[in-house]
Amino acid sequence: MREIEQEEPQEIDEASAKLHQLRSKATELLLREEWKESIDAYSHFISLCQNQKSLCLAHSNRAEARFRLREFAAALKDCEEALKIESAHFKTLLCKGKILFNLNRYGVALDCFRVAANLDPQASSNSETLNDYLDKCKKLEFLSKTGTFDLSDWILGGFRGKIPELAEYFGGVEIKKSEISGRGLFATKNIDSGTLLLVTKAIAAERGILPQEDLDENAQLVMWKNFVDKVVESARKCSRTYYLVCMLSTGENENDREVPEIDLFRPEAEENRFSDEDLDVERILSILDVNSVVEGAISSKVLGKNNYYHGVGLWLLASFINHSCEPNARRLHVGDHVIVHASRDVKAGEELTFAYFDVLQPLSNRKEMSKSWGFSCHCRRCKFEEGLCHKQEMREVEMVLGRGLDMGGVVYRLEEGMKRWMVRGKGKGYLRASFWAAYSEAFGSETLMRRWGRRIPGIETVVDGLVDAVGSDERVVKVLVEGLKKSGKIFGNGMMEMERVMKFGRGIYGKVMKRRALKSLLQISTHEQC
Ligand SMILES: C[S@@+](CC[C@H](N)C(=O)[O-])C[C@H]1O[C@@H](n2cnc3c(N)ncnc32)[C@H](O)[C@@H]1O
Repeated sequence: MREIEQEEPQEIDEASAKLHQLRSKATELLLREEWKESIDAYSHFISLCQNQKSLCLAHSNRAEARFRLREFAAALKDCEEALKIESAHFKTLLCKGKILFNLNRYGVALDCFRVAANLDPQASSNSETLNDYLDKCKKLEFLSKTGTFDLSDWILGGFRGKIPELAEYFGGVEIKKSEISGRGLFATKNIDSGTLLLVTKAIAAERGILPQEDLDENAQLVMWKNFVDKVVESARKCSRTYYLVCMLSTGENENDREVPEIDLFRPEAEENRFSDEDLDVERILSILDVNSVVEGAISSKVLGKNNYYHGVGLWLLASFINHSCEPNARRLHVGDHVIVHASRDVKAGEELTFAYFDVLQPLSNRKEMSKSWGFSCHCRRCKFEEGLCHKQEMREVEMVLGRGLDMGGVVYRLEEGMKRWMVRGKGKGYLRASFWAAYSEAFGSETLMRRWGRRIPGIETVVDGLVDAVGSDERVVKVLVEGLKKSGKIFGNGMMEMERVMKFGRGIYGKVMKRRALKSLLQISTHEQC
């Protein structure tokens, strides 16, 4: 048997001096916040060190440096190593809690902070960081379970001050095969208009204020490039992120794609469910082409952002939401979060859909817009309108609309046409949405209303049917509010009307619980009785 080689005492001294030197250097680099260099030095130290206590501290410190570089997966591994050696290591527990908190895994983060606080109540009561994290974690964990936040105060404060705190939240939704295309998000229960469906945080987002003169291709390209870099960087650092990004559509062979379980997208999903794969940047680029969302889109304008504001981001679960020209959901962007709510009542099992582009447009315009998005729309409304668009009368209505003359006449012709074509129920809402420009102008003009008012349906009938078909829209509801104001119905005895307007308002703005805030968004003065 080979004898175990013994080190000479002098060698031991030299080795321990070298280790001591390495550790001091790593610590110094850590204190100087030179994270990358400190990680290298600790790695070197860890590869040589045999002393368990020193190893625990080295892993803990390397975790901290990795955390600062947002290399969360690697930082977590370091924490695990340190905790294997000393399960009650205060600093490591704090670091692990911070990492989990940043990964939006509030429940497990809270466990770490609680254990740390119990270990050394004296130290923790002096640790502002720990107490802050404990408080925030409790609040965010509650939010992620209940979705009980309210944007009202922020709105009433004129969008100044701190953005309301949000946590990832999944309402009654699941991913299933869609009849529209590939996979889609579906309601698992009946949902009222305005109900919160989803809150998710961006994998990456890039924003900028681009005044009109800067809105050239260059400025947009720079923004896009920065955004792509951020996504690639996140995917590189975290196999979970890359794995989930790869679940998204590239716009090709969508119907053959796997239908992932929704639980995979929950922040608390087990890490070992995500296999390591080599990064394919080309693939990420085609995924971003199809799934990245421009924040300046229709529904994001409402929250006090100025006209020069532009943003682009990638939100994983929200990327499963298909477009429909009869959408039933809307999104708002608050900070890095996207908030999705129902824009009309939704039945259990119904697919949840957004408008990727303005759907208050005739079929021909919508076809153009969907073409520019790279697909041809397969929604029910498009199929329905395809069946009517060959009718000569329908073409005439479109022609008059295009000339921009006599909008009351356009509405009248369309309404008469619908009677002859036997269009009923949602069909009426679809067509009224297609020719909304004419309705809006007619209802807004006293001259046109004098001429056509008796021959066309009232504004309330039109808006009710339209919202039922294509969801709430601020332009539509504002015309309704103006109409109700003119007719005096929003004052005095108009309780029913006000309730209806409030319901439509919730369909537009979602989690705005205070009536005063909703009214201010709808520009209804609070002096008007409700
Ligand atoms: C953000 S993804 C939506 C989720 C996608 N269906 C999936 O399986 O991952 C956008 C892509 O879905 C498809 N899509 C979305 N809405 C559609 C619609 N109304 N008609 C046809 N294809 C649609 C298009 O291929 C589009 O590029």
